[in-house]
Amino acid sequence: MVNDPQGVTEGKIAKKGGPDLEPNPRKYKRVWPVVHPTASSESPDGDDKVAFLNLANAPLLGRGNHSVVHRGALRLPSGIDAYTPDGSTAVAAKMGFPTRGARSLLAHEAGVYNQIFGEANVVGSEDADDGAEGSNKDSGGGKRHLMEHWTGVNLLTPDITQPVPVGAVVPKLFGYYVPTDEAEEAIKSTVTEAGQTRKEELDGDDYWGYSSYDEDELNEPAETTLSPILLLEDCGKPIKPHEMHIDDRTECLSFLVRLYLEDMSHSSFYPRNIMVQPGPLSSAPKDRTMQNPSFRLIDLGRADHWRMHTQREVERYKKKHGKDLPEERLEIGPDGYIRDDVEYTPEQREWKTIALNWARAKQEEICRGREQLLMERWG
Ligand SMILES: Nc1ncnc2c1ncn2[C@@H]1O[C@H](COP(=O)(O)OP(=O)(O)OP(=O)(O)O)[C@@H](O)[C@H]1O
Repeated sequence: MVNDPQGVTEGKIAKKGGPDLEPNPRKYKRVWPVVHPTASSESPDGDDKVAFLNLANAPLLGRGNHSVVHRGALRLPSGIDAYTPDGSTAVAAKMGFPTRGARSLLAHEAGVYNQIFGEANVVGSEDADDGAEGSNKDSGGGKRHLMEHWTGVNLLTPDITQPVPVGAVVPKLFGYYVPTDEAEEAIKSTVTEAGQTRKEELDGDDYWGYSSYDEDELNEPAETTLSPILLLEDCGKPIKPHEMHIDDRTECLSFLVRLYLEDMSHSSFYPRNIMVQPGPLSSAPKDRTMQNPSFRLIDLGRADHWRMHTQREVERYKKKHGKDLPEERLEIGPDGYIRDDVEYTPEQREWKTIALNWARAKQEEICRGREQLLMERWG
């Protein structure tokens, strides 16, 4: 349930309001993450499933080219209290402008966060990490380290030559919610997609098979007034690279490399999309300082994945040659590294080019990232 007296969920910046705003309840339903029925013994639709998001007088955290982000107060269903005076926790609520493109970008972004998060019920389950043959290693948190804080350092050579902290890269996902009128449709299609994804995944194929955004829709009016809501961890303010120590800038660059290791690219790596707040987050808020900053990379609306890249390339090939590109992948990975002293078929060469283009795009993004972070080129 969302309290939205100022119409923020329409994708607008809230007008100034007083302390006595009339409550305006709006009902939303969670689409992602999908919680498997066996994850909880509670009734599927009971009150124990209702969370409250208060957006009355919600401070504006920022505004992009496609969305507004407000800080809201989230109170979870009974039994799950935050250790705050009123039991609520501060979250970043991202809503798309009223254009189809903005809403598609938001949905795409939510899908990416969801893929990183994996399946909700696998957390802590006994067989989550057993590594058994056929176990669903991607869906139960294979990429979730990107949202988790780990202690220690990471060596990410050759792109980064010194060790970097191995904290979270992106904000935690608290959920992607749609207004209830559309909820049934959205949930139906998501369940189908999730079902397909799971099947394809088990077949070893197309894990990233959800639909992407469409550039042509960017300025068309949205189909619905209310925007879906993407609820994320509140990550602070954008960084200012010229005020930062080189170690901190290196840590921010490491986010790109961490994504690449999961076959993802960000495609929008700018200081305005890298947030900082006082840390460490393991301490109580009053004990956090900027001596221990906590960084996060936000805005995954244009994030890409190797599988999505190959799908697009296969479609492009079909358009150009009027036939399918056979699956002759030569055991190449996204780094495009295959032997050059072997005679390859034209189709195999095509696959090599696809992989090399992906690898080149990643390297170019790292170069641009260094420029954005005012770091010298080396290596
Ligand atoms: N999780 C968050 N925590 C704190 N602030 C955030 C968060 N997410 C977004 N913001 C703020 O909102 C601004 C806009 O968010 P974001 O960049 O995700 O929007 P966008 O419309 O997708 O961007 P773009 O213009 O790149 O398309 C950010 O620059 C940042 O200031």
